[in-house]
Amino acid sequence: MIFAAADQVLTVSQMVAAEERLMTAGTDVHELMQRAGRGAAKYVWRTSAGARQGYGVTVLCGPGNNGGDGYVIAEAIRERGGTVQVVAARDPGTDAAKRAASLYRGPIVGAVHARGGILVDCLFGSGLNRPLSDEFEALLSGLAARHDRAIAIDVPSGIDSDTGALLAGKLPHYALCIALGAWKRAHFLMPAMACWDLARLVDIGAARDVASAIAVGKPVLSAPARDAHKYRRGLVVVIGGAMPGAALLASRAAAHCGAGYVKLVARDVAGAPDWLVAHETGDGDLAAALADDRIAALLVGPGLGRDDNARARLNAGLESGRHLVIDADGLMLLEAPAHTSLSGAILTPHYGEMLWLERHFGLATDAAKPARALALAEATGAVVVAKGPDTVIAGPGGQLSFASSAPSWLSVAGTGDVLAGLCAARLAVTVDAWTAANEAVWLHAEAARRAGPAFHAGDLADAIRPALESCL
Ligand SMILES: NC(=O)C1=CN([C@@H]2O[C@H](COP(=O)(O)OP(=O)(O)OC[C@H]3O[C@@H](n4cnc5c(N)ncnc54)[C@H](O)[C@@H]3O)[C@@H](O)[C@H]2O)[C@@H](O)CC1
Ligand SMILES: Nc1ncnc2c1ncn2[C@@H]1O[C@H](COP(=O)(O)OP(=O)(O)O)[C@@H](O)[C@H]1O
Ligand SMILES: [K+]
Repeated sequence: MIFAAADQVLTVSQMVAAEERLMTAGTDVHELMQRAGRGAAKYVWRTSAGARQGYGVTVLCGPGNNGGDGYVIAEAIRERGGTVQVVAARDPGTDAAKRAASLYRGPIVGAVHARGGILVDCLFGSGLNRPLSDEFEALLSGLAARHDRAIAIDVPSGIDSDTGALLAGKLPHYALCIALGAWKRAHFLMPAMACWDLARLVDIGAARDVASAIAVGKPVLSAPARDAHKYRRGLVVVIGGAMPGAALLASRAAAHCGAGYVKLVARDVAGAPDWLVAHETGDGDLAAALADDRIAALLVGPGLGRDDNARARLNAGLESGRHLVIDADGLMLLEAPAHTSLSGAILTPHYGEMLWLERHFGLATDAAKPARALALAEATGAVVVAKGPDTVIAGPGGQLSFASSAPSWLSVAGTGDVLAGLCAARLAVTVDAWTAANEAVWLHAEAARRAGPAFHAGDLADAIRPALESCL
């Protein structure tokens, strides 16, 4: 997959390496800080209409290079004629921060006197490596309370940039978080990503790191080929089970997402809509139904149940040798060592299913979400879509991608079934689990954006079509 530097999601050590490469190529740290700070200042300036009427910007500067960025931002706002002041939590400690501070020609005030429109938080950035002291936490929250809005530079001060974990008891809420140089993992992970409303990226010229994770990007899709027919476009078979509604919903999503043919094989197909080809199958004749060579992808799990019949239907799917999407109840029936070679499959666990799978595959549950998703992908051989407000996609070869924040209206029953149907349709079309999972996650979030507030899962399935249209 080809991706641009702006799509990369870096760990702190990858960011440091990227900065070192820029410096080796001749850009010194002072220049990088100027690019970062001045880029961020543009966003601060736009956000701070009040600063131009004397209701100013306060920049809280810490001792490291994040604090250095703060002096650059403050000076850029001052040069534009804005009202700005700096609160120095500590004296600048790095050479670059000292130089940036020496170039700032505006006022430095004590924290108790600082109040105004915008607080720019440059206390700590990606260098924060231990919990914030009570003193710093009180300083930050006191200042935030005396300003209308807060903006975080790079990351809020009190966030672990690699894991998104909080390193403070309580953090202010930020209107904006401005990532510098590249996205960090915390920009896509809970609880960090709940700390701000909007996130923006400032480019400082960091090149693409091929080993890095990526942000899930908008897919580029095309209409079916001139000579397309329904089988060539992809036949998706959805294996139904005890609860027909979930499998129907997944089928509807698959039908709206580019598959040429969606077939539901279930024990009770009465009530299937007329656009759906439904076949009544007991456990005995399921294997025969799955022997059709034209099947491009199979979905098993939504509404499957967890009894012996469900297990038999899952096993028929597994034994068919087809490209598989396993969701919901299907995941709850997986176990090691029987299911450790699911190469080419997509697993779509939510938080509870993830925990269950980890227990059954003997995996640790105390790491950050990306590491957990990677471990499950490695243990099963499948692509893992670890769902939630911070969806992470991991591949068995170590591939990792992070979904941008999706509408929280998705937290309603049945949206997981819709995602499973999307995965199956994209798998049938692309025949590549990694590509399919990424496309499906993007389309799911876009459908949610288009569905507006308070949708139900059926509305979401219907919003897939306009979401897909936007990618043509
Ligand atoms: N290195 C570069 O080339 C660039 C770095 N940039 C900025 O630099 C930031 C990273 O700078 P630094 O690595 O200096 O890190 P920070 O500015 O985040 O601060 C780290 C400093 O604080 C100390 N520290 C860590 N946790 C602490 C705690 N809980 N209490 C008290 N002190 C603590 C560390 O020992 C270190 O001295 C980025 O977030 C970004 O804002 C940008 O200017 C772009 C260029
Ligand atoms: N707060 C949230 N913000 C964004 N997306 C969410 C949120 N809560 C859930 N989702 C998404 O909604 C879907 C819910 O799936 P799942 O939990 O399997 O639901 P169900 O089993 O009811 O279909 C997942 O794709 C998940 O990522
Ligand atoms: K910060």
